[in-house]
Amino acid sequence: MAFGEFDLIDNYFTHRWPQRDDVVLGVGDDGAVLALPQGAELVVATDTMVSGVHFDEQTPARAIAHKVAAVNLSDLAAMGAEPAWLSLALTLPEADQDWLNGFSHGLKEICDYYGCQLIGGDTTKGPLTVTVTAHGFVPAGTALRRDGAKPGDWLFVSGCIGDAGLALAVQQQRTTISDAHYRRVLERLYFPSPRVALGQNLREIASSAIDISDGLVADLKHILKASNVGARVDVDELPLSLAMTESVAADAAIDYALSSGDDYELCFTVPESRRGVFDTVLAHHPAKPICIGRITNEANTLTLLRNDEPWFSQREREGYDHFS
Ligand SMILES: Nc1ncnc2c1ncn2[C@@H]1O[C@H](COP(=O)(O)OP(=O)(O)O)[C@@H](O)[C@H]1O
Ligand SMILES: Cc1ncc(C[n+]2csc(CCOP(=O)(O)OP(=O)(O)O)c2C)c(N)n1
Ligand SMILES: [Mg+2]
Repeated sequence: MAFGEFDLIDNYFTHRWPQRDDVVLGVGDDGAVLALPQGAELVVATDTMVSGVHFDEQTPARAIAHKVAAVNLSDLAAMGAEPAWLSLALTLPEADQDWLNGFSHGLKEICDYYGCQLIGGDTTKGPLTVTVTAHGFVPAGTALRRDGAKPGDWLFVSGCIGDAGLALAVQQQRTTISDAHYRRVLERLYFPSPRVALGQNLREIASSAIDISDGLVADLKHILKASNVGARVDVDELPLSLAMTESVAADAAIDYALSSGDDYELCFTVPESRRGVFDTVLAHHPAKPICIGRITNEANTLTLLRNDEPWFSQREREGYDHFS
């Protein structure tokens, strides 16, 4: 029996999502109709994943779904927003029902976890490409931004970085590590955890925030440029997993942490005046952000230090850039 575009939407993307009261009209009409809470501002983020660029052919459909939702929820987290709705643009080479089962299950799992509803999208035939737009709320005026860092602010990352890059290096046969460590880092490449709760807790505490998708150096530089400040980072303080430290030499581990990307931890700044509140909030929080340095007044200047001496990365590339 022929299985067409509208069967596909009905079977996989219409009924199985959490139903939110603020969705007046969801999947099925020309547009979704949504009710914003009073006093809230809407935060919207879009990210695309392309086969061969963001994931390879071995990547399970469930992981692709998880990751495309997670990277968008990570952008909402970096804005301090509470996630509410997702839309999905799906371009598929064929309507493979096994793939669609895996994909829609992966999407449902993450939507259930974060209480998000799929509210619409688009389905087309072509090279495998998945795009999600995430919508969330913040109380008006409280969104975290890239442009608020000030000299003297403390610089934090929310958790271990570099693991996803190490997994990719193993997958691409650039290095080898033990099976047990590979399983752990592959989980971080395939199923990143967006720091959604932490992001909301940082509203009215952090002076700036960004999520780390392209690599710490590349993404921190966006904060420095937007805020017209510099930063000093002590590379010995970078949080590294056991899988990382037991698998590669110390300098290589630092390079993964600085520039490999795909981590989806938050990088943020906290003014001295908010440090006490921050420590109190963190005492009750499962995430344990690590202080890696401080913001300076040297505009657009990132200084990497090891034992108080300048430290230069062995890698030429600073972070992921699609066109260089
Ligand atoms: N094609 C585009 N049209 C309009 N805005 C874009 C486009 N591509 C990226 N942007 C915007 O440029 C900014 C930086 O994008 P990006 O580096 O992808 O951010 P992120 O790492 O948070 O996904 C964002 O505000 C994004 O919305
Ligand atoms: C097959 C494969 N090649 C390379 C990578 C590494 N990679 C691809 S895109 C990317 C950076 C994040 O993607 P981007 O589209 O720049 O996300 P954004 O910054 O917009 O959130 C990284 C580290 C990967 N995950 N899989
Ligand atoms: Mg983007």
